[in-house]
Amino acid sequence: MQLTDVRKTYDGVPAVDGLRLEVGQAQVLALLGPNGAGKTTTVEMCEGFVTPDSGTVRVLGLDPIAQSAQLRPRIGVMLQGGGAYPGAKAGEMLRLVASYSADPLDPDWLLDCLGLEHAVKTPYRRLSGGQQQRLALACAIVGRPELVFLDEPTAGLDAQARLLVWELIDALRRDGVSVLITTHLMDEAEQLADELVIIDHGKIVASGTASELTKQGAEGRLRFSAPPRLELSLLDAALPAGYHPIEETPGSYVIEGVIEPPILVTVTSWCAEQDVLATELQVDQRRLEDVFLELTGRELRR
Ligand SMILES: Nc1ncnc2c1ncn2[C@@H]1O[C@H](COP(=O)(O)OP(=O)(O)OP(=O)(O)O)[C@@H](O)[C@H]1O
Repeated sequence: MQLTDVRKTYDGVPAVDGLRLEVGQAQVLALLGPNGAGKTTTVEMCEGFVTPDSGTVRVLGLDPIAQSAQLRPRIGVMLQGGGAYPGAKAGEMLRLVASYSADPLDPDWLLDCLGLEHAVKTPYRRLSGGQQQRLALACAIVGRPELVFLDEPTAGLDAQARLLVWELIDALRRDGVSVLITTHLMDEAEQLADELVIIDHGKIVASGTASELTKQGAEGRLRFSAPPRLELSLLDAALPAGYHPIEETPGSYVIEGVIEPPILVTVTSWCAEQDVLATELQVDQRRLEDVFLELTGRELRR
């Protein structure tokens, strides 16, 4: 799936502003951004529900609007609100959606997988919010899509249901399915996604794996405790340029910079050479949430 220089403006205000995005096969890409950043508009253009003002969108090589009839059976879309049948029972709804597909997954198996086996005969409008959410996910994947769009798939789910959904998304990837998810949950993005894209005001502000993002411009820190007043010049010389150990308080040592595995090896080898036992060795890394807030600001979006 590929978006090239895609723009969409509502009432003169850009919702999506020159976005370039690519999701490879069996890849999970998470789109993150504050409220109003343009995530849903992006997903809706990929699904063929919204026409871009300019740029190109290709999903499985097809134009989602001009070639929607060919594309629809090959993609999965998680719709919120249950569609047009609020009185239909959960099992009936899923079987109906499955009947549109040439080679669907077994609906009963899928209901079991998503913990909905006791809700098979419950009318849609009587399902809890979390059950409706899981049924929407089941409807999105029952037709064995090659690519699935999940807009906040775990919003409002309890911890158990969230884990179930995460496991299912992981299983989809293992089966070669590509997944584009939007989420507000940093741990969800970190846990699931091969690539994270943070957007704000319709533009990409950062992208990469979770560990690449947390390293960007990071002021990481390595701390360890050891006997006070150690001679640090040999350690300083052994570390790469830009890393300087200091004794912050007696017996408490700190090295600032991006802390990667070779830095740890250098420190522990030096300790061994000095016959010093470092205790309380700790690496402080920025969390994804810190990176997100740094890039998109802390003020509330309205
Ligand atoms: N149909 C529409 N008509 C007018 N403005 C719209 C429409 N859809 C979206 N917008 C505007 O476009 C911008 C991007 O909205 P979008 O829903 O894509 O953001 P989002 O990142 O999904 O936000 P959220 O996290 O709140 O779901 C917002 O300013 C929104 O008000």
